[in-house]
Amino acid sequence: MPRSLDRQITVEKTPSYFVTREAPRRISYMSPRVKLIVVVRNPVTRAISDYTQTLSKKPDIPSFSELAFNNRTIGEVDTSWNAIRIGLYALHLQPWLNHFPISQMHFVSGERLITDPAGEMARVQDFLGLKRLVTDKHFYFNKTKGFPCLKKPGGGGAPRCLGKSKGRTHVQINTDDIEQLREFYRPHNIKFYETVGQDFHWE
Ligand SMILES: Nc1ncnc2c1ncn2[C@@H]1O[C@H](COP(=O)(O)OS(=O)(=O)O)[C@@H](OP(=O)(O)O)[C@H]1O
Repeated sequence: MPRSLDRQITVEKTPSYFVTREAPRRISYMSPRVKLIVVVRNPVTRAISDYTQTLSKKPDIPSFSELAFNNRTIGEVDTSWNAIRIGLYALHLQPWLNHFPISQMHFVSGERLITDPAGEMARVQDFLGLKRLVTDKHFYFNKTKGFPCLKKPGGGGAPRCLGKSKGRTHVQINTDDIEQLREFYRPHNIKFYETVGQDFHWE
């Protein structure tokens, strides 16, 4: 990590930290006071997005259903498949809580990041102890992309939008499979809401 000067903060992001076993211990060793931000979204949508991304690189993989279920008839979900396992947020959170108080962690809603980016960014800035400099003035909704884009400060220059690989059309999954996965994640989601003290409404 680069050093921060006084009045600066250094931010680093790696999606896999949250689900990497040794990450909490190693990060707390580096700095026990570090603030941690995790972006989470409905684990069912997350799994479908994950599968869609893999499929775009490896078109020959088995179907979503084949990978998601050990036994689809009885709704037995394959928790060893990463796309499913990553969405077990309560499980991944536990090792972090052995090293950091929950007050040092902040959870961003991936859904609200799209529908209310300024509100979500306000919470992030408050958590980091920053003045609310990024506000609704800095975002506009790009209908074609289906995402907000960031306007350059002062209004000059092209806005910054997410790249082409974001917002891929998700693979169509049958409604029974989605319902089975919703059922499967429900108790895990509830445990997660209770632990972080925030309801993400992923029902
Ligand atoms: N800033 C921001 N706001 C809202 N949503 C976002 C953002 N950045 C990434 N995404 C969505 O997260 C999904 C995975 O994106 P990535 O490809 O960046 O993830 S990863 O780097 O592979 O971990 C992928 O979701 P889907 O598009 O639904 O598949 C991205 O669109």
